[in-house]
Amino acid sequence: MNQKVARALTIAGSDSGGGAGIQADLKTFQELHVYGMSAITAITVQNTLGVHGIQEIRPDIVASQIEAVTTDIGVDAVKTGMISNIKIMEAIASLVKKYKLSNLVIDPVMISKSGHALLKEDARLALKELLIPLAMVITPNLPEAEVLVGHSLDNMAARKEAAQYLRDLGAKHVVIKGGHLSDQENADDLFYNGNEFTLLSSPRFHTQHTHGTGCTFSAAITAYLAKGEAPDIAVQRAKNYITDAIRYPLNIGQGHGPTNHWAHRLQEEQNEK
Ligand SMILES: Nc1ncnc2c1ncn2[C@@H]1O[C@H](COP(=O)(O)OP(=O)(O)OP(=O)(O)O)[C@@H](O)[C@H]1O
Ligand SMILES: Cc1ncc(CO)c(N)n1
Repeated sequence: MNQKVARALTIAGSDSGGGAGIQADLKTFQELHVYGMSAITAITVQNTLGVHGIQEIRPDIVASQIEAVTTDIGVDAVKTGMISNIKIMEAIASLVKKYKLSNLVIDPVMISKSGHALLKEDARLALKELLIPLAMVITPNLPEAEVLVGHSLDNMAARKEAAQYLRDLGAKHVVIKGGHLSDQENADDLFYNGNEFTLLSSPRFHTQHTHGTGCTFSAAITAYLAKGEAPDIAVQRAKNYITDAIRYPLNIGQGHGPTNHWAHRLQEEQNEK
C-alpha cells in the first residue's frame, strides 16, 4: 500500500470524558481513515454531567506542538476547537500563516452544552480579527453566530445575513448549525459558499446524547478536506457522518452522553452478516 495517507491536525481542548474536544476529533479522523494529530490548548476535567475544571496550556507549548507535527509529519487540513485565551489564539494564527495551513476549519467553541464558558470574553474579538480571516470553513452553532454578529438570529433572513458577515470577515465557507433550533422538526444547517445558500438537512433525533456534536461535525469536515474533497462536498459528507453518530447513540454516562463515532460502520457491518 503506497497510497498517500491524509493527515489532519486538531488544535483543541482535551475532554476527559472522551465525547468532545481532542478525543472526539481523533476518533473521527480515525474512523474516516485520516491520520490524526493533536495540539492540546487546555485540559478540561469533564464528563457527561459537565465541566468540573480547566487547566490552560502555556501558549509556547501549544505553539511547539503545532510546529513539531507540521515540520515533521505535515498537515493536509487543520481544525481549531476550544481556544480559551488570546495569547493561545495569537500563537495559532501566526503559525497558520507561517506554515500556510490553508485547509483551516474553525469551530468557534464558546460554551459547553452544560453551560460552562470555554472561551474568555475578551478573546471573542480576537477570534474575529485573528482567526476567522484565515478560515476555509467556519462552523458556529446558533448562539456562537449570534455572539459573532452581535444580535439575535431568529429567522432565516437574519441567518443568511450573518453568513455573509462572516464571509466578509474572510471565512471562505460558512456553516451556521441548526442543532439548537430544538422546536424545529429537522436539524438543518445553513451552508454558504459565497455564491449560494444551501441547507444541510437531517431528521432531528430526540436524544440527550449530543455532547460533542459540534466537535465531531467539524472534525469530519476537516477529515474530508484532508482527503482532498472540495468544501461543498466535505460539509455534506460530514453532515451524513454526524447524523449517523447521533442517530445510533451509545447511551454512555448519566448526563449528556457522547455521539457514536463508529455508527457510520453499522450499516456496512449489517450488510456483511
Ligand atoms: N438532536 C439532533 N438531531 C439531529 N442532528 C442534530 C441534533 N443536534 C445537533 N445536530 C446536528 O449536529 C451538528 C452539530 O450541531 P450543534 O448545533 O449541536 O453543534 P454544537 O452546539 O457546536 O455542539 P457541541 O457544542 O456539543 O460540540 C449539526 O449538523 C446539527 O444539525
Ligand atoms: C474540550 C471541549 N471542547 C469543546 C467542547 C464543546 O462541546 C467541550 N465540551 N469540551
